[in-house]
Amino acid sequence: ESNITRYEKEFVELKLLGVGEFGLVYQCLNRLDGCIYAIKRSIKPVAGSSFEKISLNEVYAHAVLGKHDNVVRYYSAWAENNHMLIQNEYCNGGSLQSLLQKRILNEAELKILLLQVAEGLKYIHSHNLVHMDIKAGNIFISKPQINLSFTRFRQTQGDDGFDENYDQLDNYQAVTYKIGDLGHVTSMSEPQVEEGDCRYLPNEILQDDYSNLSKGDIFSLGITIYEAGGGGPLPKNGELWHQLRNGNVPDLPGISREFNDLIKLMTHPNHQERPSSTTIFNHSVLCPAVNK
Ligand SMILES: Cn1cc(CCO)c2c3c(c(-c4ccccc4Cl)cc21)C(=O)NC3=O
Repeated sequence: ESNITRYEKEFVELKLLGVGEFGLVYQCLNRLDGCIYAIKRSIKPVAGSSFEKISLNEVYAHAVLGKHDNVVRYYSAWAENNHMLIQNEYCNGGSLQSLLQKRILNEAELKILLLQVAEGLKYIHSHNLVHMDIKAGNIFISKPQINLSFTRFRQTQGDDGFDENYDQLDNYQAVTYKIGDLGHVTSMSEPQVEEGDCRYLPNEILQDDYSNLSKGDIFSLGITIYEAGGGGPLPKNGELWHQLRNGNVPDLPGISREFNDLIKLMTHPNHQERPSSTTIFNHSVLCPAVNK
């Protein structure tokens, strides 16, 4: 029997999406359902290694966190030829990290990003789980596929080549942010912490204080919003790293006083002062109607 793998049998590899420390991610077409998926293919971890724990964590977490619009969807995982594969939803808009290499977000876009990722965190935390590696590189973007009929499209081309139709489309195109990479997900109550990216982690977690891990996700989200609003590049250590963790997060220029205050609240040195993934929506800057 030919030793063709399930990967080769069921998928056509379209392009390499990225290389992580734990494997290669490909954009793949499923021959049967004709849909596009993101598949991470990594060397099968050594039994009992911490890498194995991360790999199993990821699959367990996806299995529990079935379906939420702001969490990357999981389809399948399998092992073959000394490789481990996980088949996830493909997000066609790149990662937030790749977007930030082109431009930063304005206040209106930051609010949408914050609300959507907070919704995803609320879902994860409601299952007594914590993500532990919230960062721009793990937030993926999905844009609706809009296939304009070319004729209509051409008719709207103005004589200066500007196309109000396309531009308008771009402005109103709904963007969905999705939390991905569940490799560091662990239980809130019996945490087995595999530390995430230290640029985004709060001090208490680096000091092995796991008493309030969900507030650790809130801190990482706060740092991610700060970065998306122009606060980057984020330090890995040193003076600025500590400044961001002792309550001295600098104000973002061009961002309102109250939104800057919300970022300071989310990155508060004392985790009890940070809003939870459920109370964050009550903050006046996110529901302006409330304070009218
Ligand atoms: C590097 N990279 C680029 C992308 C596409 C963004 O437009 C991507 C995805 C994923 C992942 C991913 C992350 C962690 C674990 C498994 C996967 Cl498939 C990585 C991705 C994933 O789960 N879904 C993706 O779209």
